[in-house]
Amino acid sequence: MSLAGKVAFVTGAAQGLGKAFSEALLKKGAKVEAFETVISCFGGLDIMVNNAGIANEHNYALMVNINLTGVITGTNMAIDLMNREKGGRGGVIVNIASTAGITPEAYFAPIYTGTKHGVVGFTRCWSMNPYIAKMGLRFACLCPAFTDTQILCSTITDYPEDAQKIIQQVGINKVETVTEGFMQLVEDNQCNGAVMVITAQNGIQYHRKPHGISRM
Ligand SMILES: NC(=O)C1=CN([C@@H]2O[C@H](COP(=O)(O)OP(=O)(O)OC[C@H]3O[C@@H](n4cnc5c(N)ncnc54)[C@H](O)[C@@H]3O)[C@@H](O)[C@H]2O)C=CC1
Ligand SMILES: CC/C=C\C[C@H](O)[C@H](O)/C=C/C=C/C=C\C=C\C(=O)C/C=C\CCC(=O)O
Repeated sequence: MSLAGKVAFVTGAAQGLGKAFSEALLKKGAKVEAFETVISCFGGLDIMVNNAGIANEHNYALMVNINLTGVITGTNMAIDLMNREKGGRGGVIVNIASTAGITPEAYFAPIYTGTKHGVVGFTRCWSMNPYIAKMGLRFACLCPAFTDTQILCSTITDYPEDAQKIIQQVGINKVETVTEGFMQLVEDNQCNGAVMVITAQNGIQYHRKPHGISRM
């Protein structure tokens, strides 16, 4: 996908990964906008990034609301705006999960892990829907491991021994590497259903789809 003139919306873009994703999209000529203005100012939406997330095992209702319900709500709103059959222009929806959405290594954070598994399953399920081709939509999921942003600092503060033990084994991603992977998902029109895993040890990789009936 050429990004020149495309309209993007990134949730949680004030800092961290969301900010880096927005800057990378802007650099390639996309317009990154607030939801209220995407239709009135730009006539539509091409790229939706459900990025906002928190790590707070103590307030699990809030975390489920932001990490999972927020992604579902953002996806539903984006589908309505982007659906070609309803006057939209089609496009891509990228949901930000985590390696915690694939494997349960962050054992001290079962609820966070549950929300991110939900994001991976939700995104994969949409990507398997045979009707999305007519809607002009594709779906992808980004699963970084520990990355150098505020959410990681607060995790280390909350779980100093447990988090440090795992981080010492697996390392910390750079925001730039995660942004590079994110841009691949946005720009590669062939990658519907991609679940990209990014780790400090192995860099950018794709997670295989679990076995099932193959439709796509
Ligand atoms: N940094 C890391 O180690 C990893 C982060 N992630 C995920 O990446 C996403 C971005 O996180 P980071 O940039 O790393 O952390 P961050 O803490 O720097 O940024 C989180 C962003 O989400 C926003 N946010 C939180 N609650 C919100 C709400 N109710 N409404 C709107 N925005 C809200 C914050 O304002 C902030 O801009 C999250 O979904 C996180 O779970 C995934 C894997 C690794
Ligand atoms: C944990 C909850 C709090 C905050 C957010 C986190 O920073 C982030 O979302 C959580 C990431 C959790 C990562 C857990 C494990 C990471 C594992 C690896 O990086 C493993 C890398 C390579 C494995 C080598 C191999 O077996 O092939």
